[in-house]
Order: sequence, then C-alpha cells, then structure tokens
Amino acid sequence: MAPVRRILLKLSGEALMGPDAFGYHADTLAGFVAQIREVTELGVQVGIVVGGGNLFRGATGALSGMNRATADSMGMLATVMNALALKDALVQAGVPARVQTAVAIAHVGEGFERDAAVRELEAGNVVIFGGGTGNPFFTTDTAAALRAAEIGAGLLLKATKVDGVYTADPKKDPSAKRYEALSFDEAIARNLGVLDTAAFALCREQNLSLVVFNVFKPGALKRVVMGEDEGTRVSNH
Ligand SMILES: Nc1ncnc2c1ncn2[C@@H]1O[C@H](COP(=O)(O)OP(=O)(O)OP(=O)(O)O)[C@@H](O)[C@H]1O
Ligand SMILES: O=c1ccn([C@@H]2O[C@H](COP(=O)(O)O)[C@@H](O)[C@H]2O)c(=O)[nH]1
Repeated sequence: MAPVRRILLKLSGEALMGPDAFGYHADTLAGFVAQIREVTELGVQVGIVVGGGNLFRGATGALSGMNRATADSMGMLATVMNALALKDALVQAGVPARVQTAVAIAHVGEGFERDAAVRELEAGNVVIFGGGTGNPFFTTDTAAALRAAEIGAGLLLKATKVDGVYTADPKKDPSAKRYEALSFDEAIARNLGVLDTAAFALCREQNLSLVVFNVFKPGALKRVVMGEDEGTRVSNH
C-alpha cells in the first residue's frame, strides 16, 4: 500500500521528557526524530503540532490559583519551546524543518500562514506548528485537528504514551479494553478522554480520520502511514 501523502502528527509534549519528570530527554527526542525522518524518506509530507505537558499545562496553573487565560498563554508558550526543541533536533539530524507559531513572537519563528505552510510541506520541509490554536481554553489536540483540516492532511495521528483508544483510561482502569477501530460518534458519546471533545468533533465534521498510537514503539509511525495495523483508527465509518 502507498503511504499517506500528507499527515498532521500530534506529538505528545509529555512524551518528550521520556523517563524524566520534566523537560527533554535527548535519547527519547532522537528516537522520535528517527521515526519522523523515516516517513519523510517515504515522501510523506509532515506537519506537526506538539503538546506542552512536559513543561506546563494551563489547567495545572489554574488549580494553584492563576487566572486560567494567563495560565493557558504560558501553556501555549511551552508548546512554542517544544516546537523549537523539535525543530533543532530534526535539523541536526538532517531533516529540514520550519516553525510557525499561532502566537506572534518576533525572531523566534514565522507566524502561522496556511499557504506558506503548504508551500513548505510541498518543498519537503517538516512544518511544526507551535502555540496551539493561539487561544486559551483549547488544547493542542484541537490545534492538531484544526491544522490538519487547514493543510488538507489525509490523516491525523496522535502520537502518545498509550497504544490506542480504550474503553476507559488504561492508566486508571486496568480492565479497560483497546478498540481496533471506532467511530467519532462512539468516541464522543462514550466521552473517551484520549482526545478532547472539541478535537473529536472537528475531525467528525471535517471527515478527518485519526489514528492514536504509541510513539515509544519503534517503527510505529511508519506502520501507521503505510496503513498497517497499528494503534486505533477513529473515523466516520
Ligand atoms: N479512553 C482512553 N483511551 C486511551 N487513553 C486515554 C483514554 N482516556 C484517557 N486517556 C489518557 O489520555 C492520555 C493521552 O492524552 P493526553 O492529552 O493526556 O496526552 P498527550 O497528548 O500525550 O499529552 P500532552 O499534553 O503532553 O501533549 C493517555 O496517556 C491516557 O492515559
Ligand atoms: O490552543 C491551545 C493549545 C494549548 N493551550 C495551552 O497549552 C497547554 C499545553 O497544551 P496541551 O495540549 O495540554 O499539551 C494547555 O494545557 C493550555 O494551557 C491553549 O491555551 N490553547
């Protein structure tokens, strides 16, 4: 089977810290870069939205009394830092990459512009979208669904710490069962927390298929883009 032509990869921020409790784990980052390089070598165009859970989440700041919108701005800045870290690691590995940010930060990255992003992808550059949607009260899952729709990605991939979508959070409920596939209607109706509802709803509305997979499994990203049996597929069918 031919690989998907263009993907939007949502890379977990929390995954970047590997076995550490905070920040970046160099070997883990190198492993993700190797997987991304593998799919670019197949000719797949790769857009990336990276989360911020290794550095800061707005909801956590709000719990300790911060204004939620301010805390979310800090969370968005955390995702920009992750975008820069990922870009640096990709470029050092010989994979050309650009950063576009939803929050304007002069001299740090280009501002998000859909046409420019598509041109970069067609030229063979990985484009990393930092800063989420640019708005508080959203998550990078929703940003990933949004950017996927904007760039016309054939598939949205959520690269995370679990190997698919389960009947309940497998970290909290050891009896949870993994789905091989399910519909967006079912995911929303069952309130499955692997993605936020806004992101599920946008995918459903835009008829954008999603695969949730474990990014720590070597070669998993390539298997997903090749349409092989990996993770859980969520779609309108
Ligand atoms: N039904 C479910 N199936 C699978 N995972 C679930 C489910 N419900 C909740 N989860 C949890 O969702 C997590 C993945 O989503 P989450 O947004 O928290 O992580 P992330 O995207 O990896 O984080 P980050 O904010 O760092 O980008 C999993 O680690 C899992 O514990
Ligand atoms: O559109 C967005 C995206 C993200 N945020 C804030 O950033 C952090 C980190 O993102 P995660 O998706 O949780 O990894 C998030 O907790 C929000 O505080 C945002 O405000 N808007």
